[in-house]
Amino acid sequence: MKSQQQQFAEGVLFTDFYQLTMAQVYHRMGIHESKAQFDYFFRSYPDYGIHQAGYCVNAGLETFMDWVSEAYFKESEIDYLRNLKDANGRAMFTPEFLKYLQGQSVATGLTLRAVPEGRVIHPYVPNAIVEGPLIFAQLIETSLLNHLNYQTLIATKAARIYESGMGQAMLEFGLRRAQDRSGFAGARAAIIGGAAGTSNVGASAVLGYQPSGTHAHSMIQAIVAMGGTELDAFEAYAESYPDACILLVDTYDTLNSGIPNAIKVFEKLKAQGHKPVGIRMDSGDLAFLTIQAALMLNKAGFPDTKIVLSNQMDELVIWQIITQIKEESARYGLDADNLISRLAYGVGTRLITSEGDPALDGVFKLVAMQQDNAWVPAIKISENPEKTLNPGYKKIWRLYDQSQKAIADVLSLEGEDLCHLEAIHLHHPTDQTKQRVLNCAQISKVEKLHETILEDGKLVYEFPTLEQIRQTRADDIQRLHSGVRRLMNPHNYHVSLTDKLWNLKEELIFQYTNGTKG
Ligand SMILES: Nc1ncnc2c1ncn2[C@@H]1O[C@H](COP(=O)(O)OP(=O)(O)OP(=O)(O)O)[C@@H](O)[C@H]1O
Ligand SMILES: O=P(O)(O)OC[C@H]1O[C@H](OP(=O)(O)OP(=O)(O)O)[C@H](O)[C@@H]1O
Ligand SMILES: O=C(O)c1cccnc1
Repeated sequence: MKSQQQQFAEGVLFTDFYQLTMAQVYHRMGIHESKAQFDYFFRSYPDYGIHQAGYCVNAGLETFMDWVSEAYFKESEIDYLRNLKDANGRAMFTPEFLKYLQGQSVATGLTLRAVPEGRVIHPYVPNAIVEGPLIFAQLIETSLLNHLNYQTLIATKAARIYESGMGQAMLEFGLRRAQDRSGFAGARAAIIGGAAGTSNVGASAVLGYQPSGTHAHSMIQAIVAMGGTELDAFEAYAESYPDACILLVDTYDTLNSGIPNAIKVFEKLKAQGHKPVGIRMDSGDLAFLTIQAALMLNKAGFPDTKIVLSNQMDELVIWQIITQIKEESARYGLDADNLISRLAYGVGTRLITSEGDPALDGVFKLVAMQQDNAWVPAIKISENPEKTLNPGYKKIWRLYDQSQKAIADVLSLEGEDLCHLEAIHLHHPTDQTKQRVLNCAQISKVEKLHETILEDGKLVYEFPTLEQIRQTRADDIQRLHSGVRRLMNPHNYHVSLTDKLWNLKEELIFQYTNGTKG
């Protein structure tokens, strides 16, 4: 059972106050059940300074839907709202409005179409489209943005870090440095993005993963302080976990004490018929130390043990370490590829906090209202053309070239079917001078990106398992051109509007800027 505080913090009140005050205005005007349509999209890839992402990995949908399924206005929440007063002591919310809300789910009447988790996504492409009663579409905004922005941000960072490790295991170690309770969502998103597991035990339990980990310096320090030695500490750990033994070798002196002691313990384990898993190094020049560790482990007859690296890792540090290993291995008679395949990475702070860019700029914008059973496109115009909305009821497509790589995401009007066109005329979303025509011969596949998740308030989607989501992510990244996929200065992936959508947008901009509307 949730405590009252937990219920308030995580239930239907997990929102911004203005959603509720606007909801009351809609109710008062009698337009609260008018049908509205909102797009969720982000405007720019996370920018980590000199290395901006070239794609994002979508995540957070199932967690958001978990919230939706429990978010309804219970007695206690209605009581809380009833007691809110303005500066003059006047109730903020009327009894009529609260009576309307009482017992209602935020999903009432809503239809949600969204890009599945794990899929690669790009700026300006509506990742989710919410359609239904204005009041409820508005009320879910904050929670949707909170869940999808954060998890997409972390899944994206995780994908980059995993990619930089060239397929070797990357473990999420960030709970201690996560922003308070974001640790669970961060661990989930990291796994979607490529982490093989997490040290976060609660998240592992919920997600059905084996928790991952080694041990801390404190275990050795404690045993040494009580009169033992580093070797005693290693032996005690190995006796407890003979088949899951990874020893942290950098507490005192990695090369002269940690690794020699680990080897002694590994020899004992081997003699007992066990297979030691490896060592972890958490300080120093990790490329140099990896080579030295491999030389020592190989010589002692442990050429397969893993070498786990940690300490403020991110995609650039991993890339740099691998580059150095590639350059230096031959000099020591080591095969660089073999050595790289022995590595694993424990990544904490810079993954769970998305170091370099702390938030995805995802937004939730009204794009259409229904009048007399027809959708009327809505637009918001900005002096900055990139902030002018793509109006109306839309469909979202991805085009693939003859090498099966994704070449463009396309926003069309709802009635358009891109599968059966001879040629597709594409417009840059804001720059009139940038247009191109793709003909059938250039396109191997046209794919719709949205699945229907909610229909008239009912869940109609079967959520994939995390393993399936991870496979989706791997397949989608594989289908990116390497220029889009690279860590630094990636190619700009094309997001385009069809002719019809472009014309509608132009027409609306004309009407609103010439005063015939608005
Ligand atoms: N060969 C390498 N190339 C690039 N970066 C590296 C290499 N080896 C380690 N690093 C990274 O450099 C940073 C080193 O930071 P720092 O000097 O604080 O670590 P340290 O030497 O281990 O210190 P401490 O003992 O305080 O942990 C870390 O982010 C680490 O991951
Ligand atoms: O560097 P991060 O990417 O955040 O990875 C997690 C870090 O957390 C631990 O250090 P900490 O000093 O917290 O504990 P320890 O005493 O176990 O080293 C661990 O040893 C890593 O260095
Ligand atoms: O298990 C580990 O090695 C671990 C877990 C959390 C943080 N740092 C390391």
